[in-house]
Amino acid sequence: MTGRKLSAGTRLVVATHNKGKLAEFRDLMGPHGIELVSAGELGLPEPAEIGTLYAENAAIKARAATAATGLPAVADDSGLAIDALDGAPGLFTADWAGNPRDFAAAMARVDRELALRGVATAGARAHFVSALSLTWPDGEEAIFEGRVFGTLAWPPRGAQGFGYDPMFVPDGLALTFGEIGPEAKHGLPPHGQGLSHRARAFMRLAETVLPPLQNLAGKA
Ligand SMILES: O=c1nc[nH]c2c1ncn2[C@H]1C[C@H](O)[C@@H](COP(=O)(O)OP(=O)(O)OP(=O)(O)O)O1
Ligand SMILES: [Mg+2]
Repeated sequence: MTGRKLSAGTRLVVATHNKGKLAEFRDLMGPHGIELVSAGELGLPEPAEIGTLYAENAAIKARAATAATGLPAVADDSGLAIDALDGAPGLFTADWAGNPRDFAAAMARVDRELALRGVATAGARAHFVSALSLTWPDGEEAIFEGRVFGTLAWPPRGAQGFGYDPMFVPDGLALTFGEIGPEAKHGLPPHGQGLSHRARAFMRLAETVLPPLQNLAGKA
């Protein structure tokens, strides 16, 4: 594993065109003093996500951003795996929302596909996966993964978050990711141990490559 760290003040490209993800990256990384600029803001093209693993697709996105900018980059590739659908939509989670993205339609497709199999959507087991790839201009790379298990809600509930958040209830809570808001969805220490797939992957990345949290006044 790399011993390399990102230092405070480093410019890091967030290789995503998803505004919801970008907002989460700003929440997660901001307190570590990293300066973030997104691939969307830089007008970088979206590479084809042709990998067969989340980790491969994350690396494809991060490498493309580093190659285009000469800066270190981080990318997330993520998805929702539903047990009764044999892990679908999985790597195709974004594709189910079509182009332009329509997540109400994507969630309705989940409900339809489960109905075809005679499975109730409410209570169906599912999990989110996030793979984060970090790439440096000299070709060094690192990968971090996180997941969160839970059940589906139907109909969707809550207007916070993005994507399939309104239909996912993490184990241990009664509310959807769309209802609990970003802070609770991250569930970071000191109030939690990391809740969302992305926050859990981020915590692994942070402990490996980020400078420690800058102490806030009044907190030790
Ligand atoms: O926390 C989440 N809460 C709700 N839905 C989520 C989450 N995390 C991933 N998802 C869903 C929506 C997303 O569209 C797809 C991932 O697809 P994925 O290709 O990784 O992202 P994307 O195409 O939206 O943006 P980009 O590739 O530019 O980073 O899974
Ligand atoms: Mg994508």
